[in-house]
Amino acid sequence: MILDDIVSCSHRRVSSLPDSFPSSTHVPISLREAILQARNNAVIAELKFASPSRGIIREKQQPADISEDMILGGCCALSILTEPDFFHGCPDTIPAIRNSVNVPILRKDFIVNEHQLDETKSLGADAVLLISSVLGNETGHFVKEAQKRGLEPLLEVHTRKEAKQAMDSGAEVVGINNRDLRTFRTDLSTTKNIAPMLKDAGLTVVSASGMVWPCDIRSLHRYADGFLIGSSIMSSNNPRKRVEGFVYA
Ligand SMILES: O=C(O)c1ccccc1NCC(=O)[C@H](O)[C@H](O)COP(=O)(O)O
Repeated sequence: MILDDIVSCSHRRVSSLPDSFPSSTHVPISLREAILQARNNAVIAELKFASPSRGIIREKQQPADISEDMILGGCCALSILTEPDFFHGCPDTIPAIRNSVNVPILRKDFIVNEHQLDETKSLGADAVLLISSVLGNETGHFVKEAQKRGLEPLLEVHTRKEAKQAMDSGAEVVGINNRDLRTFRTDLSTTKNIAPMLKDAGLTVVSASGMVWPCDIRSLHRYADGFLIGSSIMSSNNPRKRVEGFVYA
């Protein structure tokens, strides 16, 4: 099972992290506010060079170039996949672009240990992904630990059961992953099925994964406040135009 391999690698990497991290001087920018204040569709554009489901998506290039394109296209936030072994990401990408962008940065990785939260804060991220199916019963604890460090958690769920737990976790932004992380199958109706209960609870909802064309966003307008999109943007010859297409869908 690839997800188990990814999680095992994450546990191994934790053991090679330094004992402490330099503190960041970055003043946090709220992901939730950026989503809710977006004038058009709130698109979170993801830097994602490879994935288990697609292999190589785009040859590696300077992250500053592609993130600038994404911002010119109108995204309200950036998601940076930092996992190296399966997604060809790198934590250093965050400090490399931090000072040249004025939108919130979400660190996307497989967080399994609180020490990774210290690392995330030190890198200059504003928000951090926490995955309900990875953290299980510890999800609420990790939400609080992220908040203690001044990191906004984006809590990812895929089932109604996980969504129920998310409602009690203290997280304000919940991502519904349309991709089943075990089978890689994507289905946009996952958002349609789960979003209403989260919205009724007053949470900010982000639909994530599997959106390929602007019509996909249009079909989810009434369900989600924000849309997290990686592969479609990263595989495009013109990422700026592709982001624009989603923002104005
Ligand atoms: O993308 C994968 O293949 C994947 C496999 C196993 C665990 C996580 C995976 N993706 C992480 C994500 O959440 C997506 O990168 C993100 O939602 C964007 O999805 P997409 O727009 O479909 O690239």
